[in-house]
Amino acid sequence: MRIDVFSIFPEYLAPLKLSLIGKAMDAGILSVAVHDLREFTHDRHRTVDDTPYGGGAGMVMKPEPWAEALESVFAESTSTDARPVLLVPSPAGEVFTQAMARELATAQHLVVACGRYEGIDHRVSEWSAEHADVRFVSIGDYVLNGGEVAAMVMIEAIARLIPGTIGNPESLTEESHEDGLLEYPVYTKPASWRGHDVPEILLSGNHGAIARWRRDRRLERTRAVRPEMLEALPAEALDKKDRAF
Ligand SMILES: N#Cc1c(-c2ccc3ccn(Cc4cccnc4)c3c2)n[nH]c1N
Repeated sequence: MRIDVFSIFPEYLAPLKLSLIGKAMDAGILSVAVHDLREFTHDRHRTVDDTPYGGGAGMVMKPEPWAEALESVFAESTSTDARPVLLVPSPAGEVFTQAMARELATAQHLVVACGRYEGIDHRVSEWSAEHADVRFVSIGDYVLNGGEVAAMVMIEAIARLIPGTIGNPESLTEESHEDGLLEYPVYTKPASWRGHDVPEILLSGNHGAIARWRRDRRLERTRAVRPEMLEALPAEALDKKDRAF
């Protein structure tokens, strides 16, 4: 997978080179390029914003720098490849979910447009739709100052699902949101710590009982913290014992 990110603060995306994403890049599983939008301006002040038509507070990002920036990478998605996916972080976007991360992890080329100010001139997304599949995406119901943090969140959630990125693919199963339930609590050595003991069952070696205990904890946690997730599960996903929670 190739990911191109555009921002007026490219240094914001520097942490992507760390940890698993960095390893995936080194292994050639993933390429992530971060571009400075101001490289696509031509005036002395490298202007990327202007006042909003219709009035109102704040500034809006000009369309031309974005169009020149995006077409510089759209063109590299050769005609034989699938169309690139343009992700536009926005408070008005569809909420980003694990299901969306799984879907986007199958894309060949992701382009992320990190806006600032009051957003990007809407015509940029209209123009982009001729060249890419455009998705406005929000990472949650709160307001940020720009799209960079959202880009980091989405890239990490997507990249970790690309085969070969996570060392042990098994660690992707039974994660929160992966199968509709929250994950079970985890423990490690020492077995007794500051008066708090690891649940006996986890020391028993009885893998069937441990699996049941973990399932029960996932149901209990989901019921307590995110009951709506349980309601959304298909009937066949819960057996009779599960319904006791
Ligand atoms: N994803 C996501 C987001 C954003 C977000 C994303 C991109 C931009 C570009 C500018 N702003 C500031 C801004 C503030 C208010 C109105 N319009 C724009 C952004 C906020 N806020 N909250 C999220 N979950």
